[in-house]
Amino acid sequence: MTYLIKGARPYGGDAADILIEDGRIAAIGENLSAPGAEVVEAVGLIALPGLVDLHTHLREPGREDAETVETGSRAAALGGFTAVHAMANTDPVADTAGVVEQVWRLGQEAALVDVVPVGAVTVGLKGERLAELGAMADSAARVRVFSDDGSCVADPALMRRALEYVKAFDGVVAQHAEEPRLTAGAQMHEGDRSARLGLTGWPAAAEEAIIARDVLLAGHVGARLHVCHVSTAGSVEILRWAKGRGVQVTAEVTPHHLLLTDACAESYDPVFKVNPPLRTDADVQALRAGLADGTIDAVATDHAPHAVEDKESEWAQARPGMLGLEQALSVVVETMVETGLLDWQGVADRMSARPAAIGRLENHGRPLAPGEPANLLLLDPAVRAPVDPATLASRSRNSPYAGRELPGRVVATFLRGTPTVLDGKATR
Ligand SMILES: NC(=O)N[C@@H](CC(=O)O)C(=O)O
Ligand SMILES: [Zn+2]
Ligand SMILES: [Zn+2]
Repeated sequence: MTYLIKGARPYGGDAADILIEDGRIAAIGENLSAPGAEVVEAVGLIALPGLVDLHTHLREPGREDAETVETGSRAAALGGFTAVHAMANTDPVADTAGVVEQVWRLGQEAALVDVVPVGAVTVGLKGERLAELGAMADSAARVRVFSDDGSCVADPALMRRALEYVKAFDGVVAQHAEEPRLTAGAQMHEGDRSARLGLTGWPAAAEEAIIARDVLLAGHVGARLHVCHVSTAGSVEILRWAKGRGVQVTAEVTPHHLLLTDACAESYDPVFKVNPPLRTDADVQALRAGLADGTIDAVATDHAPHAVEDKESEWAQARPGMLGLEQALSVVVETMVETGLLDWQGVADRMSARPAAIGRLENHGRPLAPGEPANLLLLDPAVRAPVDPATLASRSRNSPYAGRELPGRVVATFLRGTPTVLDGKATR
């Protein structure tokens, strides 16, 4: 199929037409014509490279009642993503070549985004012995990102060995930075509010201590470290220091940590319960600044669907985690673009190019240019609408943005030249 996108603004710049042929961008320019091409009217829409998520929970295998590879892929496409990394904390855990290949195949069958499996670092996420990292890297899924996300690789000797091991195939260990001995029973950010609300706190130091330890280890062994869902101002400082020393460390921040604070916990609504917890306004400002100056490399959703019975209970009983894929770009527009902290090139860098580079995805995160794979999205920046969880494509409903007005709407997404979203609706 040939598509001619008329009048879009690549990276928010001057209007241009984009011709898509044979899965690639064939031309970008004024007044392009292509007889027989399907025309997509895009006047006023911003064209960006397809987004890449380093951190998605798809829940298959094991909790298909909360999300499947297909429903999560649809949510991702609707959010403008063309590739997502599927976290390993499934049941069974993605700690063997067999499981990662299964997830990878399910993603190919759904054909809405490229689903890139993350492999577990340790067997069963137990933090005791290394999983078959090499076999997962060599599998059809070609795993490059390894993470025990949900749990921290807390044992420093094991973490060191994992870092050494993944060097052999240019892999990266993505750490869920949480010193478990400092977070026993933790429910929210530790501070004045947790004391007042009577909820056990998760101190910032529990995150920062692991990041400090791990950047030292990564520097020592010369391996690549990625830090998941950075949430505190102190973490940004440590990352800045480590990068200044030449450590190969990258980091991500979630949309919710860019927008929401621990004030949300005042409602006792467990939709706001998440790991790491929502932090203070000062942390939010530091995260935005860190993302703007590149200390934080990427936005990653940590899309964490949960079934109603796991979420709609007392705060202490509820599972941590919130949906993210469908609103990620809107939250970044609100917190980073409308505040003047990032321009559209910056959004493309933090949500597409850099996450693709961290995951070593060769055909994603590429610029909008002739000859490149046609992975792109069209965004209407003028729309402002309240989020209605009932309309989400995710199988779960735990959106922290319910009822909140957010800017921007993804109108179309193309994966290798095939539309996965048109007129704001999934094509399959
Ligand atoms: N973020 C969360 O609160 N939960 C995630 C796990 C994780 O990202 O740590 C989940 O799998 O539900
Ligand atoms: Zn995590
Ligand atoms: Zn996660």
